[in-house]
Amino acid sequence: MTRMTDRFVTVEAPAKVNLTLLVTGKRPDGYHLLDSLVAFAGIGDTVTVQPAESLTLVVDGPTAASLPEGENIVVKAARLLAEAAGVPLAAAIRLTKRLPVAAGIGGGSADAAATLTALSKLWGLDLPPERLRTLALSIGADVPVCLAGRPTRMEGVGEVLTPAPTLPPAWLVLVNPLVPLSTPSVFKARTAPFSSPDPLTESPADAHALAQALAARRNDLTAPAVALLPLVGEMLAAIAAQPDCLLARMSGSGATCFGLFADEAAARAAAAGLSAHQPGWWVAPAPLLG
Ligand SMILES: C[C@@](CO)(OP(=O)(O)O)[C@H](O)COP(=O)(O)OP(=O)(O)OC[C@H]1O[C@@H](n2ccc(N)nc2=O)[C@H](O)[C@@H]1O
Ligand SMILES: Nc1ncnc2c1ncn2[C@@H]1O[C@H](COP(=O)(O)OP(=O)(O)O)[C@@H](O)[C@H]1O
Repeated sequence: MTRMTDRFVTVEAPAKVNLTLLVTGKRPDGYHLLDSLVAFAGIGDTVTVQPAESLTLVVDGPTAASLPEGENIVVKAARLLAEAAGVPLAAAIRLTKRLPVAAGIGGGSADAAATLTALSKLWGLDLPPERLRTLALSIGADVPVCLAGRPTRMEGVGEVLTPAPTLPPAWLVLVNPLVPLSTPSVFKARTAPFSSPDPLTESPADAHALAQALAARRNDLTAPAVALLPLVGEMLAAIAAQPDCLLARMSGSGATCFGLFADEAAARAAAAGLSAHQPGWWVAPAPLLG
């Protein structure tokens, strides 16, 4: 969602959720080929930009303190966009972080995509969509799908995007143990044979049908993630044990896992149950964005 006033452009950066993630091969450079159904949840970070003489970034929000030192991906996105468009690198950016960092829900990628959208508006740019997608890919593999911002089949390492069938109304509960899990280590730890591509081809009629369709596919990174961080297995069991949970699964390379629920009441009850069980976990109920 984008809002614009005279001086501000605000763009939401929703959490990316890999509803399925099949590892289908490996490129000569070591990157793995994926076939993933990517959707978005109604919770995320927020990027606001306004005119300024130079580039500044202020970061606030509940998870801001867990960002590491070094260049924020939002600044990288701004710099690359200004270079590509041949405009001065000038804007005041505010990033409000709510998503855990390095958590498999693409917080950084969503922030980068939201920055590209917000600054394109602020600077009055009209880059062709293909140019913007290429720029997004040069920032990170998940940035193009976050730029798309709707349910998408993602192949290659993130560069091949096809709109996914419409998803039915459903709710997610995202759960993160607030322990980071390194993406390269998870890919390195996988030992299973490659999977065959297996996209979702039809729109599931309701949340139950969606759960069934997802259950027939997997997240191939779950086993290596559990081997590296057994807590992921405990989270999946705790989520699956919640009343009315239709499916429990890990997103991306973890450690965030999600439960799928038919409606808001079931999701909120499960979130309350999980928070009571483990007060130290980050637990967020949110609608699945169709
Ligand atoms: C696994 C996914 C699925 O959406 O999401 P996250 O768990 O990061 O959210 C992405 O493919 C994450 O892609 P990307 O954002 O590029 O991951 P990075 O952290 O930059 O990748 C770090 C390292 O992981 C390995 N890697 C990453 C992606 C990929 N398709 N194959 C790989 O082998 C490579 O060793 C790479 O150098
Ligand atoms: N704005 C940002 N939000 C999150 N991470 C960022 C940001 N800027 C830079 N990073 C770096 O990007 C890495 C990946 O973060 P993130 O996108 O949250 O994880 P994931 O790719 O597992 O979903 C982090 O470890 C952090 O070092």
